[in-house]
Amino acid sequence: MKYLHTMVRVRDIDASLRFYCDGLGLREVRRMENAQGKFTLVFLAAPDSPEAEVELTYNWGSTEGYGSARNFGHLAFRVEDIYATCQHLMDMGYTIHRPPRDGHMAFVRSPDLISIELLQEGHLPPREPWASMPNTGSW
Ligand SMILES: C[C@@H](O)C(=O)SC[C@H](NC(=O)CC[C@H](N)C(=O)O)C(=O)NCC(=O)O
Ligand code: NI
Repeated sequence: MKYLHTMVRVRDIDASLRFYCDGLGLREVRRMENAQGKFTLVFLAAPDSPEAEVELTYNWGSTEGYGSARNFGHLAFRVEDIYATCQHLMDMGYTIHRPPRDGHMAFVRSPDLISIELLQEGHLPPREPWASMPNTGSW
């Protein structure tokens, strides 16, 4: 099995691309328009993880309330310099809801209030040794 993407519904594609691309540094890797379903899908990926995508779903003209499912937490990204990343986002007008006081972790919200966790490179919890073992398919 392979992880492909996480889908989030968005109200405004341009506002979302400004946040995820100009703000966080993700890149658009593909886009699908569906006139029959009246929706657009835009797939984004971070340069260091090109196959782990964020799928933005825009329902044309939708006024549906998407609510706030408490079972969904956040999207997490590793950053090289958490202070520089947060400063860049603040310069763009975004609020850092949890500033990087410890230099390790910060949180910012997308235009659709999706929580984004920023983790400083070098401060991620260590992976279990077996996590890097090839999956022989025998278990
Ligand atoms: C391309 C693949 O990664 C998809 O996720 S398509 C799944 C499909 N999406 C839509 O129909 C988008 C418009 C729809 N109104 C919506 O908001 O989801 C789908 O089955 N979506 C249902 C879902 O719960 O994801
Ligand atoms: Ni999908």
